[in-house]
Amino acid sequence: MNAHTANPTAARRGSSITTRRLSKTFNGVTVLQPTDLEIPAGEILVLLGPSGCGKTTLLRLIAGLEQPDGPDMIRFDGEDVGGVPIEKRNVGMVFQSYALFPNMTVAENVAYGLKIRRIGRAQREAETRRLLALVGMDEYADRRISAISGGQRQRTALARALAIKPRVLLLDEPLAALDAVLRERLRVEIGLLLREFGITAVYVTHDQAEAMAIGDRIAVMQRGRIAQIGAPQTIYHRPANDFVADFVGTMNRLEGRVAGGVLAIEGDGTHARLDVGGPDRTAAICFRPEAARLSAGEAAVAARVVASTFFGATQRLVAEVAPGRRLQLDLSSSLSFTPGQIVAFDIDPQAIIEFQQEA
Ligand SMILES: Nc1ncnc2c1ncn2[C@@H]1O[C@H](COP(=O)(O)OP(=O)(O)OP(=O)(O)O)[C@@H](O)[C@H]1O
Repeated sequence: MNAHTANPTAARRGSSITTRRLSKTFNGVTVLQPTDLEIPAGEILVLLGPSGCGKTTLLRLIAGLEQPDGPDMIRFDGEDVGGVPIEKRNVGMVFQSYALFPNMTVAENVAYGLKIRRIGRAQREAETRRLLALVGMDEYADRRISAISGGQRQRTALARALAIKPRVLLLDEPLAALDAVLRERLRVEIGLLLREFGITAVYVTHDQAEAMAIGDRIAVMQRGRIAQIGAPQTIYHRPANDFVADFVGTMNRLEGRVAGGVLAIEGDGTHARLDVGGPDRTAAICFRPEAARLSAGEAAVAARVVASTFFGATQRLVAEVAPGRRLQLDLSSSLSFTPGQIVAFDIDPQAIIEFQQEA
């Protein structure tokens, strides 16, 4: 079972979410175009996209913080929740700003929602302890919020949101305020936690690595629309268009004529000869930097090294296949390259993606 497989033994605690032509217009401007979504119970769906594409608006509509343009556009477990106010929708929310009560302890923050729901003390305490253990915060139960770190605050916020046993958990850039190292660690932990909990979650981020680590599926949004929705692997390896390809990583492009099944580009001592098959056409042949494999023999591509950047385990090589036609290649950092040198490589044929060009 990989990290993206929902745990089949986890109790299903969430509701399914369905949207039908869900849209939102502010002052005559439609910022969310009519959107159909099926989010099965227990799925973690990540909304990924650049600033202003409508991620937060979609999340706020699901929460009940915004009114959709029309009736019967949002259902939880088949039930229309359009007219149900936020406090009755039973959604848990976690934001970038933790919105914790600074003068209360960690445990008091988690217990707060249970208290206002008039859950008795014994049950409240037991439930709070269980949740704090789940998020790895049990030893900090009696600390004040002001005396814990940003990552610990975010875990407390998650425990507090889960305490009310929401049907749906909505997270809006929960890790955005944390430093890079902590963000990287927490994105793995949060993904595992949400799966363990078995809750339906919608998670907004503009960070592609976070989206890949957390989502069962990712919806990539562009200007108020879902450009592509699918498993992280599909989004990364089979992007539907240029926008998605570039948003979730670096994509190399070799544009030219395919004749006799071969795309050929010739430079001065450099070349690209890619056997891509199919009819004669103008095409953009694309591949990710890690799809390049150094090759000693009749390599498909011979490119001139421009520069290299050290990334730790790998290095990112910039090389030209012809003047101005640059490629980025990820190779082992144990190799060393000098600018001007010719590097010869093949491309994993499975990793080649083709986008059709206008003829
Ligand atoms: N209350 C509002 N009134 C008018 N326009 C709004 C309102 N809320 C959002 N918008 C507009 O809707 C568009 C989408 O905003 P939204 O916050 O959903 O984007 P986002 O993808 O979450 O962006 P970010 O990552 O920057 O938060 C933006 O152009 C924004 O200016």
